[in-house]
Amino acid sequence: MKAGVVVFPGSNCDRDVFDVLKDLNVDVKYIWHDEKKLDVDLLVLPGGFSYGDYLRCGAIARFSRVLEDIYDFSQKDKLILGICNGFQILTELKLLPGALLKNKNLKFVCSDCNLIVENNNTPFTRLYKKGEVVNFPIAHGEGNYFIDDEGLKKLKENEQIVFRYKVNPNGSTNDIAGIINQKGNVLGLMPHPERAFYKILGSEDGVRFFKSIISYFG
Ligand SMILES: NC(=O)CC[C@H](N)C(=O)O
Repeated sequence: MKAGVVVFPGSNCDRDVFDVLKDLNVDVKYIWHDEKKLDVDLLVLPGGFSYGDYLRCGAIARFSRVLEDIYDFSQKDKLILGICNGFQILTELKLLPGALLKNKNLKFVCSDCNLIVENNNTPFTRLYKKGEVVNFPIAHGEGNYFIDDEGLKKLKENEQIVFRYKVNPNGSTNDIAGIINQKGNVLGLMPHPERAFYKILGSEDGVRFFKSIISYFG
């Protein structure tokens, strides 16, 4: 399995996720936002403040050169993972439904966070138990996931809700913290599994997230 971590101007979790994949012996490289070659199996859109969060988080990154062929890529047997700012970019691209609004309290929230694994039947969560509570940190200003009633119905019917907050930190509809597309290969989540990887960080619950992906590719 080959992985690529996209680096946008303003990404700040690119190294964290790169290191985690490297530590798991994954063949991983950085992909600069201006490159176009997506010759990887797993494409990671990392957290951060791409293009300074101008306009809306992810609204400018969505037009970057590296993402020009992203729709074709998403149709293949490949995985796309958007963490935090990456999730925002995936909704801007409409690869995932809904939108990320400003947090309900209009403040940047930065804390530990308990999440419920709602769906373990995905390439990203297959090593968790359904209903298990895991701890990943959150750090965002625009993590308030919004989707209309019809969209929410579809998410539920298709089992696209992958993570829910135990205690809602930002006003997200239905406590949603992470969703997957209908095809089951594009996942976006606001919490950071890559920051729950080493004991010294206070949680190692993110290890199985990345090991799930590796095991998916066999
Ligand atoms: N950690 C992140 O990726 C933050 C995302 C975005 N800049 C926000 O504040 O919502």
